[in-house]
Parts: sequence; structure tokens; C-alpha cells
Amino acid sequence: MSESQEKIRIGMLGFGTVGQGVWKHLQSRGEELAMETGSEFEIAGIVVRSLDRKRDVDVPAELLTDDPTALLEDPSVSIICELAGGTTDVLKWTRKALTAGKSVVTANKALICDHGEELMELAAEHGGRLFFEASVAGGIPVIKGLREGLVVNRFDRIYGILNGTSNYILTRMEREQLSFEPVLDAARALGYVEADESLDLDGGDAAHKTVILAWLAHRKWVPTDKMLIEGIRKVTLGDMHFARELGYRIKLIASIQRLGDHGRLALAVRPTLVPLDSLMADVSEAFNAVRLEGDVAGPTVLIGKGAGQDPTASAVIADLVDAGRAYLSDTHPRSRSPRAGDASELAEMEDISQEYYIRLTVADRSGVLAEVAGAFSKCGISIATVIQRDHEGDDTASLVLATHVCSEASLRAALNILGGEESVLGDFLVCPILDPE
Ligand SMILES: NC(=O)C1=CN([C@@H]2O[C@H](COP(=O)(O)OP(=O)(O)OC[C@H]3O[C@@H](n4cnc5c(N)ncnc54)[C@H](O)[C@@H]3O)[C@@H](O)[C@H]2O)C=CC1
Ligand SMILES: N[C@@H](CC=O)C(=O)O
Ligand code: NA
Repeated sequence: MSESQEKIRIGMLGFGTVGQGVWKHLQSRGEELAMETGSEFEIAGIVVRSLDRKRDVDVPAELLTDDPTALLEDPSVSIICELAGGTTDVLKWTRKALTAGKSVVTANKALICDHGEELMELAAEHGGRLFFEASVAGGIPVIKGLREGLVVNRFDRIYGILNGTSNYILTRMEREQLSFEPVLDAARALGYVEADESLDLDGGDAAHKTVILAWLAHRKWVPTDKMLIEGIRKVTLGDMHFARELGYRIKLIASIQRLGDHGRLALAVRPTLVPLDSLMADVSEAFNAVRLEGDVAGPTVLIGKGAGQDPTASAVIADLVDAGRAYLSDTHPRSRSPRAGDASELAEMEDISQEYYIRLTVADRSGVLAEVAGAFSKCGISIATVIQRDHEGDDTASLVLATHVCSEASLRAALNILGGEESVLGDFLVCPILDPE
């Protein structure tokens, strides 16, 4: 690399788990990355909330600032690397950077899900680029895979495990018979959990990622309020045992499928029973997996670490290299026109048909099973398996039903009837059952 070669200057916004990971690997692999990119990276400044906080990595104090404006307005900074999270300040900063013609690299799925359309237009208008590989499935290059390696394909179905925190919690609860809270604490300590942890636990984070994948595969921005979204909070150790008894494991599965003859799109995030002998069942801890069912390539499954400092930094740095190459050569593809065959219609969630697992808590007395079976039969749902387990110490029991294929609409109708029955107590869990691969 010649001494006179122009350096590529990066402004970093946010310096937490991922930001420090990016810094660490940019320092340790600087020379190799310069060879790959065509020039050296130089960090122009790092925006932090607190200038004096003790950090795990050593950074020259003069690089730290609490004012993003100077970096965003510095014409020598060509790439902004946004790793602060949230969508308030960060939206303003990203708009400003793109309007100034800079490229932005971000790991922020909420930002891309909620504002990707506008930000991509801004980038196209002003000549910058927007890169977001780390926003979906952490270190797995799924965005590059969809955009490049699988570009010729159309996808009838994409599904997978997209939230590392949930998968970590479900794995350790089942493997070690632990309760939810201590495992959540461990996930926090490992840097997996969002600043707003309800995003991880209630399915919102996986939903953001699902929307981004749906846009990449179908060029359609699906509002999250048109999705079915449920997180892992209601899954108990009891459900894990029942699932195993039926030959399944419970995973938080995000899915994008085309329904019916018109290929209308349905997006969902739900705790799901996956067959014990499937690849998904073996994806453990903070690993993610995405199965992309392409019509040309056939099914492709990508598995890798979906959360944590290093895997996420790996994806961010891959984007920095792409952004750097684009800056130096100005030949990187900018934006893409919609794919042929795009599904422009969204499906009604009630139209989804599949098998379901339902766990109810019921009064432990005669006739209850007949009442429950009656509600399902009234709604045209046929039951494949029933398990009843009495609870020790009180007059209640768990009643688990696995259905044959039925529509979400008929399932909801049956649950509605059951909701009005005195013998059905408290909360219940409903999980789709995934077909064998
Ligand atoms: N931690 C992970 O495994 C992954 C995180 N991400 C995404 O990466 C982004 C960063 O995540 P983490 O590093 O885990 O979060 P973090 O909470 O560890 O770090 C964010 C840092 O940004 C700083 N920050 C936030 N707002 C700021 C502001 N207005 N001014 C100055 N500093 C500000 C915070 O003080 C914090 O130090 C988020 O969008 C997250 O969703 C994506 C993939 C994986
Ligand atoms: N909180 C997220 C981090 C990566 O996106 C997760 O747990 O997957
Ligand atoms: Na990724």
C-alpha cells in the first residue's frame, strides 16, 4: 500500500458492545483489511455518551466526542458507522450523513425496518450507500447471500431463528432445566440483549429482521402491524417436555411465506415446534439459522452466530470493506429495481394453515376433555394427539393438543369458545408445528 494512498475516514456513532468489537478488529487486522479494500481505514472520531467511562478497549482520548455534528459535517469522513441503536437520534444522524453523500454502515434492524425505504432513497439521491449486513442474523452473511449468491431465485418460503437472545434462553432452559430469569441475566452479560430487552423477549427484534429479509427477497416493506408476532415469554419448561414427547423442540421461528395461488405474503414470528431431527432443532444458544427456499438453487441453510460482539463486528467490518471499496472505485451497485414476480399483496394472517400445538390449563374434572374437543370439532379442527397431565397439589391439569392442518381463523374461533368456558383456566400457549424438512 503506498504511503500517499488516501485513507478512508470513518466516523463511529456509539461505542458499546458492537462498536468496541469493530474497533478491536479494525486495529488487529488493519493491514489485511487495507489490502482487501484498497486503502487503509482511519477512525476520524467516535461519538459516545460519556467521555470518561472506563471501556474494555484502549482508545486515544482525542478520538472520543459527545457531539456527532462535527463528524457528520466533516467532508473528509466518507463512512458513518452507526452502532448506537434506537431510532430517534440515529434517524436524524443517518439522514444527515446520507444527505451529505456519505455511506452509512449500521447494525440497527429497527432503523432499517422502520425507515429503510426512506434512507435507501436518500442514499440513492445523494450518491452514498447504506449497508446493514449486521442487522439480520449477526455474523451470517445472509444479506449478501440474498443480494448476490442467490440473486436469480424467487423464494416461496424463508424461515429461521433470527433472535440470538431468545434462542440462548430456550436452549439453556431446556438443556439445564433452568428458569427464565437467570438465563436472561447470562444473555445480558454476554452482550446479546437489546437496550430495550422487550424487543428480544416479545419477538419485535426478530420481526424487524423478518421485515428486512422480506424486503430483500420480495422488494416489499411489510409493516410489523401486519405480522403475527409473539415472543418466548409464555414458553415453560413444561411446554418443552410436551414438545419433546411429541418429537419436537420449541424454537422462536420467523417465517416469510407466499400463500395460495396468488402468492400473497405472510410474515410471522412465533414460538414453533420444530422436528427433533431437523437442522433448526440443533441450532443452539446464540446461533441463528436461515433456510432460504429458492426456486432455482433449492433450499439453502445458513447457520452462524446471530448475536455477540465478535460475530456482529465481523458483519459490520465486511460492510465497511464494501463501503470503502465503493468509495474508492464508485462502481459498487447502488440500488436495485424491484424483482420480477414481486408479491404486492399481503395475506390475511387468518389464511395461514398449518398444524398447531396448544397447551391449556384446565380444571381437573370429568367432562373437560369432551368440552375442549367439542370446541375444536365445532370449528372444523381435527385433533391428532392429546396429552393430559394432572398438576400435583391442586385440581388443575395441563391439556396439550396437537392438531391436524387447520387455518389460523378456525383455530382462533375455537380458542374464543374455550376462552368462555369456566373449566379453561388462565393463559394458554399456541405454537405452529413446522413440517419436516
Ligand atoms: N449486541 C449484539 O449482539 C448485536 C447488536 N446489534 C445492533 O447493534 C447496535 C448496537 O448494539 P450494542 O453495541 O449491543 O449496544 P450497546 O448498548 O452495547 O451500545 C450502544 C452504545 O451507543 C451509545 N449511544 C446510544 N445512543 C447514543 C447517543 N445518542 N449518543 C452517544 N452515544 C449513544 C450507548 O451509550 C452505548 O454505549 C444496536 O442497533 C443493536 O440492535 C445488531 C446485531 C447484534
Ligand atoms: N438482541 C439481538 C442481537 C442481534 O441482533 C439478538 O439477540 O439476536
Ligand atoms: Na448478517
